[in-house]
Amino acid sequence: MLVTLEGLDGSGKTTVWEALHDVYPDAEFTREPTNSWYGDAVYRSIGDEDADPLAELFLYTADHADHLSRVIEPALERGDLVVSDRYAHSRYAYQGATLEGVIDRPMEYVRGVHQPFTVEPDLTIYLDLDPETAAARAGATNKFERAAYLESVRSNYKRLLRAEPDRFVQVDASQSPEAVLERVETILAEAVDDDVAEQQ
Ligand SMILES: Nc1ncnc2c1ncn2[C@@H]1O[C@H](COP(=O)(O)OP(=O)(O)O)[C@@H](O)[C@H]1O
Ligand SMILES: Cc1cn([C@H]2C[C@H](O)[C@@H](COP(=O)(O)OP(=O)(O)O)O2)c(=O)[nH]c1=O
Repeated sequence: MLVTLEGLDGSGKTTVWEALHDVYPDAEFTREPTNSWYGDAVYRSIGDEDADPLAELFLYTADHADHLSRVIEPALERGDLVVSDRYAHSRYAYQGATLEGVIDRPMEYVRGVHQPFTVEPDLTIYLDLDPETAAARAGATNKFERAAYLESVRSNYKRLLRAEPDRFVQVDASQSPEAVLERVETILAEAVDDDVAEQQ
């Protein structure tokens, strides 16, 4: 079963992801950008103020393709629970925003690029937070962490949420870390139970 955590920079994804290691010690915990050389290339691009947004989309997407074949698909074939800190929806929301004005209907375009090869998550937990708080928590260290930009990324996430209400679940990330984790644990436990029931 594939579960992904999504949200703005600073929304608390990594905090939740780390806490879940103790709850699901046998799960495969992974993330995008990955720690492969494709991921290194992505981080190099993030640090480049002048990076071309379309070139950047394809760097992220190359990292995703490698992530799928090297980590995600083998783990799913073993029957593992996979928890990924960011996944394809980050591309739909973020590159959907960076490509605004560069190509028509950017979010649909980015989804279309992924559609033939990606593995859809069974559950996506979206940590919703206002951009000002998110940018303040994140420390605004890279070009994607500016509040105005994050506003359009957030509205893209909300569009995705409306389009996939069954598997895209929103959590209020302005709550305390303990309350956020409790909510995520409840949602995840229900999904895992449903998945086990479906297998039987
Ligand atoms: N619910 C929360 N309330 C307040 N601060 C939080 C909360 N969750 C995480 N933080 C803090 O905010 C910062 C960003 O959290 P992090 O988990 O790294 O976010 P992300 O992975 O989404 O960028 C960290 O300093 C973290 O300790
Ligand atoms: C995976 C992914 C990340 N990003 C951006 C979000 C972040 O600003 C940056 C690095 O991601 P990440 O290291 O997950 O940042 P954070 O922990 O602060 O959320 O890359 C995209 O724009 N598209 C993507 O597909």
